[in-house]
Amino acid sequence: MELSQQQQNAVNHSGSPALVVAGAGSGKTRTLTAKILHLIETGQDPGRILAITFTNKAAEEMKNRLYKLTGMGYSKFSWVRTYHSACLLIFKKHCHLLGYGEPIQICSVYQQKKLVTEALVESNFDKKHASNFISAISRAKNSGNPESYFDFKSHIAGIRVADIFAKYEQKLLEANSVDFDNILLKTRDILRDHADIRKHYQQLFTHILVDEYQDTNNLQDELTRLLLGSHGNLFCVGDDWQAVYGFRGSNVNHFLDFPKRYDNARIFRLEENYRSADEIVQVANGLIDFNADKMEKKCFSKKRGGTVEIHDFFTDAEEAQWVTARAKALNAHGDGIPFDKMAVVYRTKFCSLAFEKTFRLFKIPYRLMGAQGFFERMEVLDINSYLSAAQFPNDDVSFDRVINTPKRGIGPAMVKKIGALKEQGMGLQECARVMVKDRVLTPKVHKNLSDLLDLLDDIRDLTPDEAIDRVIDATDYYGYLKKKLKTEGEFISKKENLEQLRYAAREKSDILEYLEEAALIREDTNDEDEPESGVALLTIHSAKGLEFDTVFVVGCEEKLFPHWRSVDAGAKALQEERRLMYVAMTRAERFLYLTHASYRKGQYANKSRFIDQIEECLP
Ligand SMILES: Nc1ncnc2c1ncn2[C@@H]1O[C@H](COP(=O)(O)OP(=O)(O)OP(=O)(O)O)[C@@H](O)[C@H]1O
Repeated sequence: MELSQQQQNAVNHSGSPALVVAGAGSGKTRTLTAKILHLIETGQDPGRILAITFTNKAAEEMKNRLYKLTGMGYSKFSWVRTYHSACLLIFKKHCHLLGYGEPIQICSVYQQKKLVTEALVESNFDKKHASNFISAISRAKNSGNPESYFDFKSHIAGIRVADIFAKYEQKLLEANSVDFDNILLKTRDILRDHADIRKHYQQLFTHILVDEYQDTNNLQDELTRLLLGSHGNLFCVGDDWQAVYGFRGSNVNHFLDFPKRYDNARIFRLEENYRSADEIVQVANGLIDFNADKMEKKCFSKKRGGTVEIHDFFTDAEEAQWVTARAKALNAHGDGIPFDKMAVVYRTKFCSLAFEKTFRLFKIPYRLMGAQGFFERMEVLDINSYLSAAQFPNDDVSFDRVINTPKRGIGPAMVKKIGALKEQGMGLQECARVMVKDRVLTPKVHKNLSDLLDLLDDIRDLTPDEAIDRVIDATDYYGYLKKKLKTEGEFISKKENLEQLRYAAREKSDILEYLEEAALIREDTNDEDEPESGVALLTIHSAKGLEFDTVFVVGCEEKLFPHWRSVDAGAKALQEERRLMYVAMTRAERFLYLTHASYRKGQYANKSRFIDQIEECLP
């Protein structure tokens, strides 16, 4: 693999912690892959290299690249994983120490919402606050120390967060379930409190590599420290100029303070941008210079001929029309830039609508990316709930979902009646089984409930794809969808999703493994749902890591970008917004257009301060 001198220097380094401060488009992935390859070539066992990627998809891609380069099978790279996936592996092995049994269930977003809602309702509070509590609890866990987090954020809407947290945790424990954040938190507890286990992993991992290091949160940082042996072989790669997840608890200071936090730390810089033309790189550098907190690097590109233009419009509709016309002109009836290599990026999702409309009107193909996560879709949740209820008798959330989906005459009142049988440690499903056994139900309900329970028993030991087929057939799920949905188009799209689900499920041989992956994929919400072809419409967060020939950064207005919440939150949040603009700009290889409108969503808007700053940097 061909490497630049800067990349090679980083790869060759050994003997102390290293931080690779890498600019946009500077080949982080190539450097990380080369590093693993170098370690293997110098005699290291690949199975003892812990390489942390930001998404599951990135881990798969990394393994694929390594397979092609070394000829070694995927299984040799068993510790190329995300933090969550690596921690789950560790946690499952030692979970009995914290009172969990086998198998552990991973609580889905849907289940999480249900449990928090229940916790609120049981305490006589309004369930409308559930989302706020979910975010606060997640932030608390990712801080590494929920209790002290609650000292600082003690109440939401007058309700004590710690009380709802405690109730929610109790519910998780009763279901032998961990939510996404607990995978990290509980693994941290095990490693922190059990010296023998900690030592085992410190000896197992000869090297720890972390990608996208600028986006780690406190808990992930602590885990890294706990897993790192005295050898100090830590190799972190990232770009603090692209740190854009502070809003959900990432802490760029781990990156900025690396030299202070690790003895003998070495810093390497990758400054050549292989993606964008230098005209784009220099303007982006100029913008980031307005940020006070950053590591210095001098990014450049040897490519020339880039375009950076700013355009203003009266309304968002005019803006969309202009973008449409320019995209069409650049495409030149297919002889110019392919639509696939163009992207419209925006700060918030609602901005896509005007573009969807005009693209449709002018028959420009487009793809809306990063929409709803695949595993959060209604039909996928329905089917997965059957599989989950079959595996986890105490998973009330899943059983509650399937008991009357599709409709089988068991409404909420009946479910309540079934639930009234509950005694300590008993799940809703077990109550239903008791009722069927005791024959205390009307004949129709008795039959329908017995059929459901039989179905759950039937699928328990099937492979995931067989189980999905069986559920769809036995419940006439497609018939149900047809009746429920308004249009044939909606039906077809949901049916296609289930076909895709079934196809993906074939890769797993048992349901537990399948459900585990479905839960972990939640990390990759940005990667899902990338349909066919056409101009990409996506948020800047979803665009991170991607590249396009032509990029339109639209909606560059005060309060929209920077977002009003960040404007209110102060300087740190504003710096993150500026980094977001930096990410948006550096997605472009050749053409970069920044646009703003004076009138959007029925309101007057002022040009973004970032546009003024970018104008200052233009030649
Ligand atoms: N040494 C090199 N020589 C030529 N091309 C390179 C080299 N290193 C990387 N590249 C190419 O540069 C492009 C950008 O690389 P990559 O996507 O890994 O960048 P990145 O650092 O992850 O960028 P970003 O953080 O902006 O998403 C890729 O097309 C890659 O193949």
